[in-house]
Amino acid sequence: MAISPSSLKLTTSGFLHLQNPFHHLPSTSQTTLTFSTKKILGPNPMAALTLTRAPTNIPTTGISQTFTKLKSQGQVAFIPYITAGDPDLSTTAAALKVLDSCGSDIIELGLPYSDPLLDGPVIRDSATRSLARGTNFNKIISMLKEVVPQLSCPIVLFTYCNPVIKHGIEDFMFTISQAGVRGLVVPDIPFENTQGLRNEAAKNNVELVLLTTPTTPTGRMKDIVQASEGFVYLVSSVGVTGARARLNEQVPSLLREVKEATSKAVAVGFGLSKPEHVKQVAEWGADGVIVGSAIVKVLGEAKSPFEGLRQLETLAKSFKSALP
Ligand SMILES: O=P(O)(O)OC[C@@H](O)[C@@H](O)c1c[nH]c2ccccc12
Repeated sequence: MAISPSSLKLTTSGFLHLQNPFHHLPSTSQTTLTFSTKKILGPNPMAALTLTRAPTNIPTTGISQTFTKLKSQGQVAFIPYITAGDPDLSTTAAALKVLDSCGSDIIELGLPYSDPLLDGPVIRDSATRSLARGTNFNKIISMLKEVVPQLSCPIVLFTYCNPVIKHGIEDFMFTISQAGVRGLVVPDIPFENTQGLRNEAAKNNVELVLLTTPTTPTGRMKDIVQASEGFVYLVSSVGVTGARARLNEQVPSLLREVKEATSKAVAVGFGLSKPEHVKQVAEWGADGVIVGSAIVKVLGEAKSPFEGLRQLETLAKSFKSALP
């Protein structure tokens, strides 16, 4: 996300602290899984889940490879976002398998963060629940090492920049790569500060996805799409993440402008919350659609993890079936 360096100031802890780059913008709130519903055995309802998709144990393809394959088939990528550890990490592991079995083409997995400036209330609350359960980077990495070999779609990890700085860019990038992560999104790092990340990402076969927004100046947008790996993340609307009732009417022209600047895949996110939204954005020419808050809500706010997974399956299928 193109954020001016002036909005950055070093905190006493020496980490980058970012004033909300959107403060000047109107904030807007904003597989085939067979559940054996007959009987849920024991304390872990996940044990009752039977996935009809056999573990693939094949290395997932990369992010840009995934788009190349989809493009050759005339398909648009369905990219759900979920927060790791919400409502808990074993449910996240099951959710990744559900999303994969429902035909997700790429999954964005968010690292919960205490100060998610760019997120609306749904993802903000999701991160709070996850952190309250004791979710941390090492537990997420252990979960991914178990689950990724069972998935056929690649994982893009999503984090704010402080956790990357805290771990050290080299260590962070090596660790996520070893866990099978194929892409990374760090939305609050200014484009000027991405070179170090991009170098380490390239060394570790991770594709660093950069974001452009409706307010990014054309020249800067061109630099961003030039440098972005995997795909270009076109943020569809101003403000923070969160389901919108209506799509931003600027999206068709924003898409045209970005696609004139690059032949790379362009995926659109922010506010997409209904199947008709993703259908419309695909018809406007997006190569991928990203849905976060609407999915995070059903998974994290359900009355039980089992119920959350059931609703997740239904919702994911409705988005996937709306796409070509
Ligand atoms: O939640 P939404 O409105 O569907 O938007 C996708 C978004 O969740 C995901 O890509 C994301 C989560 N947190 C972010 C912060 C900045 C940019 C993007 C994101």
